[in-house]
Amino acid sequence: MAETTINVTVPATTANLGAGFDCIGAALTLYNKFSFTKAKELSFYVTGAEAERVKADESNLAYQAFVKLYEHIGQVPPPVRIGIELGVPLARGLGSSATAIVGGLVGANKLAGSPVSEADVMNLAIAIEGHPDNVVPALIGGCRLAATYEQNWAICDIPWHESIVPVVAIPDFELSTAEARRVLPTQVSRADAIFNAAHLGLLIRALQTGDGDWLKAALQDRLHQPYRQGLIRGFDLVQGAALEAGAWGLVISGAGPTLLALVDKAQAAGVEKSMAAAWHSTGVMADVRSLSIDTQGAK
Ligand SMILES: Nc1ncnc2c1ncn2[C@@H]1O[C@H](COP(=O)(O)OP(=O)(O)OP(=O)(O)O)[C@@H](O)[C@H]1O
Ligand SMILES: N[C@@H](CCO)C(=O)O
Repeated sequence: MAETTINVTVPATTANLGAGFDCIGAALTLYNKFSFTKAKELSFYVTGAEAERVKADESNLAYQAFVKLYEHIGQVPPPVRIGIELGVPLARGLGSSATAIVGGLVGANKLAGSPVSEADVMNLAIAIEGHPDNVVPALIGGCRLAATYEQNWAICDIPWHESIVPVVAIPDFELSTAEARRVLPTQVSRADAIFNAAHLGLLIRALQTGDGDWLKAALQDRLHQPYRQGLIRGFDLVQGAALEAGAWGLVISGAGPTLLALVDKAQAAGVEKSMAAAWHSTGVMADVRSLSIDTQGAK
């Protein structure tokens, strides 16, 4: 009998975009690929940079998500051979864990004959990750805002103006999301809450219109970045370099340490160069790239 292999490609994501802590994220044109083939026993074949760091046993996050989908439909998960081709660097704030969760859920659903709706796959993904801002755009693409509504999620798309280029600077050191969440306060002042509400509203309009003055003001945050900057060696220098080279603003991508500059197309090449040079001057090698917004999500 012919082997059936399910292939799932999942985009990287950049969460928060400054003021949208834990609620907004955008899919980027950088991908992890997962394959699932029924087999006699569980096995893994992982390729790409840092492949040896991905767990190749039952604790693998893509496999755990795969199992969760089968538990959800009340079936025993079949043994599978899981192939993982890494294009998204691990623990850098580009949603690598979200790709694994979405890849495992979508792969399992397809292998089981698609019994679970996309909305329920999304709910499972959010429950596993704990917040929606990476898994939602990883699953359906685009820039997305997620808000709870009673027991459900209201998900809306945020139009992204074509003139805005996301430039990511990915350093050669890691920062786990768990560590970057540990430094956050559990309570914030009313002034900071108002600041972020206003800036998130402005950010959404600025992304939609491409208004540079609004973007400059909008890319500020008081809920997470002030506490996390100290965990990212060279933050001030790279931010200064990006702004000087003409970026509208710079934020921490997800939980970091990748830094994301939003830039007009005409300035992108110069901003890339300046960010790489600034990090290099502190002894950090950074992979700096201009990307685009992925509009398809997992496929
Ligand atoms: N392709 C993969 N397959 C299996 N597990 C993965 C894969 N990619 C990431 N992981 C798991 O996710 C962990 C990284 O998750 P973490 O939330 O710390 O970072 P991130 O998702 O890259 O960043 P952020 O959530 O800030 O965007 C890895 O250490 C690994 O356990
Ligand atoms: N919103 C999350 C994204 C990382 O998973 C955070 O900043 O901690």
